[in-house]
Amino acid sequence: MDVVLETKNLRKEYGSKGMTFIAVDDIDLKVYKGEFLGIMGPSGAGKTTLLNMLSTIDRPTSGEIYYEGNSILNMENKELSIFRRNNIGFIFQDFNLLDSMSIEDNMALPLALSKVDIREINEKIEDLSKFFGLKEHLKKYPYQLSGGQKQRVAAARALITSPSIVFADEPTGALDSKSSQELLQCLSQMNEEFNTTIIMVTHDAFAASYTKRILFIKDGKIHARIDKDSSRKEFFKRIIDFLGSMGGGVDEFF
Ligand SMILES: Nc1ncnc2c1ncn2[C@@H]1O[C@H](COP(=O)(O)OP(=O)(O)OP(=O)(O)O)[C@@H](O)[C@H]1O
Repeated sequence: MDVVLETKNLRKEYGSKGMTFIAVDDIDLKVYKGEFLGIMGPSGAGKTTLLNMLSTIDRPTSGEIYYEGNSILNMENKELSIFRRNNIGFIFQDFNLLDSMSIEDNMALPLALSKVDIREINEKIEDLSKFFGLKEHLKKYPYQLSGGQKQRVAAARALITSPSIVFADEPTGALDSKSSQELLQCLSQMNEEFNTTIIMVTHDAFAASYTKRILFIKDGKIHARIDKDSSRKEFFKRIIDFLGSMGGGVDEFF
């Protein structure tokens, strides 16, 4: 399998000399093309810090990050933002849609910024709005949509550049259970049909059961991993059992 993303001794420290706090502690990680990887762990474990470094939002204190074998940490800020725009998609807990723009303009934004031809943009909007069940909402504005619909717009926007990886930080955190389930099914389908690599941070064992592999982070380190090897229901049960078997119990993860 092709490795899309690799880290070596990835480390993030906060604070200054004498008073440093290690949020991510020398993590070595390989993510393969077409993976749907979940990241779980107690509050403060370093999940978001790790995700922000992997997605190039934040720079590590030390270590390396390679995308398809190329180090990204030597890139200048401008080069890095072009790289980010072309290769990475984001889905955030609070959707991050622009309220003053229609749904179709929100979806088109990453391509419009890259000055892509309008016909190509329209074709992509057509395909993605069909995939995410958003066709009848394209002319509306974010305030006219439910949370679940808004998050599907955010997912469509994340996919519009055909990125090599989509990062999702607690994408179901603000959704009710029905909308969560719909979004997770979309993410899962997007992973299966387009072979999109997805890395998702979640506290929720149900959401995590839609992934194919879970890394458990504790105190800035990879504490354990579980691979999905049977049905989603079975995987869900194993996740719950694992959380229960860890010191502190399941509650520590919520
Ligand atoms: N900018 C910062 N300055 C100082 N400390 C920080 C900063 N950002 C995060 N931290 C600390 O680093 C640790 C890891 O934070 P992080 O947000 O990555 O955890 P998390 O696992 O995502 O937690 P949660 O599940 O609560 O979102 C925490 O102890 C946090 O207080």
